Amino acid sequence: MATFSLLPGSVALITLTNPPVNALSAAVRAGIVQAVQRSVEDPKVKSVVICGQNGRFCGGADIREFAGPMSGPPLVPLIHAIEALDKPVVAAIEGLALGGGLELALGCHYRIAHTTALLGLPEVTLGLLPAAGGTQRLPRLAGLPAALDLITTGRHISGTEALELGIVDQVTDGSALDIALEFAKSIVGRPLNTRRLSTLPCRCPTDIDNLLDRFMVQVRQRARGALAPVACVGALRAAATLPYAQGLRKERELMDTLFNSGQARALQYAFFSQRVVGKWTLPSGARWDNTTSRTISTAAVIGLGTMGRGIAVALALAGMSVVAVETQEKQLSEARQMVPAMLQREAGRRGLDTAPGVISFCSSLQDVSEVELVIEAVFEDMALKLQLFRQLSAVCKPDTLLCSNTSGLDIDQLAAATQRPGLVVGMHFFAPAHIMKLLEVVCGTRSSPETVATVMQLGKRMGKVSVAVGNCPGFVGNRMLKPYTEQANFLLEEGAMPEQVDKVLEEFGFPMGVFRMSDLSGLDVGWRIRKAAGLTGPGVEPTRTRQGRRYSPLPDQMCEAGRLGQKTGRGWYQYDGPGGRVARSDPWVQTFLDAYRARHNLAARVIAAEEILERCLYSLINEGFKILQDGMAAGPEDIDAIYVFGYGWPRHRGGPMFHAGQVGLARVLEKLEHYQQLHPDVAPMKPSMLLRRLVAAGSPPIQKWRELIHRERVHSQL
Ligand SMILES: CCCCCCCCCCCCCC(=O)CC(=O)SCCNC(=O)CCNC(=O)[C@H](O)C(C)(C)COP(=O)(O)OP(=O)(O)OC[C@H]1O[C@@H](n2cnc3c(N)ncnc32)[C@H](O)[C@@H]1OP(=O)(O)O
Ligand SMILES: NC(=O)C1=CN([C@@H]2O[C@H](COP(=O)(O)OP(=O)(O)OC[C@H]3O[C@@H](n4cnc5c(N)ncnc54)[C@H](O)[C@@H]3O)[C@@H](O)[C@H]2O)C=CC1
Repeated sequence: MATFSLLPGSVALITLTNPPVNALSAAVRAGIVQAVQRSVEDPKVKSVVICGQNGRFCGGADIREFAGPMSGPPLVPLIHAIEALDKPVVAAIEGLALGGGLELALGCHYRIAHTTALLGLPEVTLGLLPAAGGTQRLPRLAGLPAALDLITTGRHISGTEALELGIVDQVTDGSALDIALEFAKSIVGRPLNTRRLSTLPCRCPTDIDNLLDRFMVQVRQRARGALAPVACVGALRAAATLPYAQGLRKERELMDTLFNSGQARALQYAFFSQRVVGKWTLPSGARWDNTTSRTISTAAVIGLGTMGRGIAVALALAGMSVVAVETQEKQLSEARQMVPAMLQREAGRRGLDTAPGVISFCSSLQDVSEVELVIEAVFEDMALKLQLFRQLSAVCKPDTLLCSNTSGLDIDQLAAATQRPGLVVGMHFFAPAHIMKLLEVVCGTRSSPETVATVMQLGKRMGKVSVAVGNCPGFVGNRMLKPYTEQANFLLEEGAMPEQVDKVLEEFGFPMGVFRMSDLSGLDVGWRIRKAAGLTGPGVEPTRTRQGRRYSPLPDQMCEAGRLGQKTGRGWYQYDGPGGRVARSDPWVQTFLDAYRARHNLAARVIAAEEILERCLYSLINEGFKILQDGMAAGPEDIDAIYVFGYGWPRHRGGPMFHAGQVGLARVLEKLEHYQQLHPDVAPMKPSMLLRRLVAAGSPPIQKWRELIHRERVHSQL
């Protein structure tokens, strides 16, 4: 709702009241309509201030309402009514003014903000555009270039930056509401014509077409198939070239198309998934809201290679005092040089003069004896990690948490090597660890709820999307990646080329196809794991079957030929030299594949894009269903958040499990059955029991899967 009060000095105060972010629900919009009406009719009211309860102006439309039929007074006429008032209206912006919240403020005649308030039009991140006049009023106020930037990225800006861009009239470090109330009294009777943004011309540079065309090219490149950013540019073109009323019609027309698109549904699902995963629950019944966490202020990182360096930076950025340990002298001295520079650069990027935490470097484990939490990031070698966990258990305080950044090794085995198995947990970061948003928190069978709560909380402080997952080989993300990459290799055996597979995946929206990605991270990473598993190496026959299943030795043979990817200048593609970044097709790969197929009597065939996409994605999705079935992820949102934030799954497609729902579960099942018939030796194609049960249950919407899984588990049918 929204409350109306008449304050001394003849100022009417309208307070938006809908915790926690005062979203513009139907009730709030109705409340504003009534309060505006009272302000018009009451002769005692000389000016109006609009604010939000609890120091938060407004978080925009109530996103939950988008799922059903819209009801209540619409926002556009409401904002017009405010703008048309002949009593001055001032927005007092504290906390946040986002989306419809900022559009409401743009309809006011003046805006006063706290310096730290967050302002923005993030609709594009929900697959929409600011359709309450935002695309038409903002360029009239801040100019077309600034509006293009803010509306196509959806980025939040501070009150201070909003002042620089002319979006607000004044900022304060004190109470924006107090200043707004005083200001409202002082402007009674001032003419308002120049303050009604819809009546002003758009502020454009001379060469509008050139600017818009350049922007459109950039936006299309960044969008990876997303519709909303492109529609935003269309609406801004209308603002720049048409009168306000026509521009507004165009804005609405574009919004209508976006509103009902699968992309908008996917992006809104992704918004809520990110929040759902914070509400973790363990099989024991321990949950985010019934478990206490400890606040960590000192931490150590062991091993300063690729991952350890980024993790140390991420901890220091979250305000921690970090001890960084490395045994190799060369690595240590390199880290001493590089890590402080990384820290400074990232702090600067986040608008900080200096990082809130500090990092000290050393080579002895004894120096970690006093810290509250240790993160191990040494080589992916179980024997080495076990030895380290034994040492840490002896050296550290008895209540220190011991965490491993392993990409897939058994957390229970590491825990068993210590005297404190309850304090052992996986913290699986993604490279580069100080930038990537995902953190898989791997809960071992003996990890205590308090340990999980502490690490989830720490992840949040580090700005990560932390997802609690179970302990199984590869955890969630890498476990699903295995059948996906395996499928891509099989496609090469059958006739595809790496660039063909990559093109299909990139057109789907991945930033990089599987082979380009493999070249980037290094083919030797998987090679080492496969050697350790006895799948390749001296004495293992180069056949296409291992342990009773179809196996492709192609990547092993690439490694044996010294083609490790970008680091060697040759992999599935060729590069200008070692460390080169620009991938070019390599005739060597064609010859290599031809010879391989000839050796194994494989006839190359033309493979359609549809088959490539279905085999890669559906084998990954099928593994996702198996993970849900095994209870290694609490719900589909957890898997989807992992894939969106850690593996470049296009956000406008929601995540793999959401995508399965969009395609239709029955169709995914039918396709898996079809490919399994063609390739009976490929185990990951065997449809999971959970997928079958969901289809049998009539393919319920994704929001119902958790409940069904729980029910079936209780009845032991999974
Ligand atoms: C053919 C039919 C065509 C129909 C066409 C219709 C045309 C209509 C024209 C007019 C349309 C007007 C459109 C409009 O107004 C567009 C919008 O405003 S879209 C919304 C824009 N706002 C946002 O994107 C903000 C989203 N929220 C956030 O970014 C963060 O939540 C925020 C920075 C505000 C706060 O962050 P933090 O403090 O970290 O809290 P949480 O994120 O954990 O949130 C707390 C809690 O609040 C819920 N929530 C947040 N924002 C909203 C929201 N806008 N609506 C609903 N709920 C919201 C969030 O989910 C959390 O709740 P949980 O229960 O914990 O999940
Ligand atoms: N590279 C990646 O993209 C990712 C790696 N991981 C995991 O992170 C861990 C580390 O991987 P990377 O950083 O890539 O390895 P890396 O090879 O770059 O670095 C490992 C570092 O550990 C040091 N080290 C080895 N034994 C040590 C000991 N006893 N004490 C102190 N330092 C020691 C080494 O000298 C080396 O500097 C592995 O478990 C890996 O699986 C997890 C996510 C992503």
